[in-house]
Amino acid sequence: MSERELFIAGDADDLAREAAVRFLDAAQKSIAERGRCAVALSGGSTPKRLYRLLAQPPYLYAVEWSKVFMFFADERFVPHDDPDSTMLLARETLFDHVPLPPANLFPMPTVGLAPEQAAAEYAATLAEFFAAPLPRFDLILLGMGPDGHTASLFPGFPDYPGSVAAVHGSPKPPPTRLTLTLDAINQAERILFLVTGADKAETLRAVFADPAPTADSLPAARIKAAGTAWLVDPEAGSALI
Ligand SMILES: O=C(O)[C@H](O)[C@@H](O)[C@H](O)[C@H](O)COP(=O)(O)O
Repeated sequence: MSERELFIAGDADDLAREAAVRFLDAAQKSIAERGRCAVALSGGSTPKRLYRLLAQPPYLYAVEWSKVFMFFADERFVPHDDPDSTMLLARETLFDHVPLPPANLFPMPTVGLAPEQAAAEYAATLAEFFAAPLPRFDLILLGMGPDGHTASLFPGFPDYPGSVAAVHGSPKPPPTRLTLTLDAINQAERILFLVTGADKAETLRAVFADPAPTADSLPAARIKAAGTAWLVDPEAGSALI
């Protein structure tokens, strides 16, 4: 397990600024190397500040949005106009405010098909885009719940095969979700965890105290892509200082 990189921000705004700088760096490097930057976004409350910041100068003008391709690390299995939808959250805070070509946006399908079919369809979309069975995202943005979940990979749930899974009975509502699998996430070039809130301090301590994660480890502890950085606010990082 490579050392986990930890950045303890001054506050939530400082965290969002650091994440935006790293987003820009990842985009510029992957566009220079591969001509494109494939990003997978997470939902929840923490990343909203980052998404809003990316839609403002200087990031708005510094990112080559025509070469950015937006995917999702997970999605709630609700219509894209449902208040719980991560696609709605990302559209309102980011996509509607940046010149991202519509063809560069790959929402997870959530209506008109069963969750398992939707997972298979998104897996096929990823396989076509990456020309490989598992996606190699240039950047994945992840959060972490107080229980140590990340994306929609929850403690006590099975390890899923393939690249995308349907999750039923999520302890975090809504109950049905789609998620990238652990194997898919761990292929990423870079992963940025954005974690805020005192209710995650003990879990974060447990993650950083787990140098050799096993199948019994917390899902967030099992994210081991080489370029993984944890950006946390002082409250979430209070047990690590
Ligand atoms: O769909 C979701 O809810 C997210 O993908 C989820 O994994 C989130 O990242 C964590 O629950 C942290 O959420 P907060 O950042 O809101 O604490």
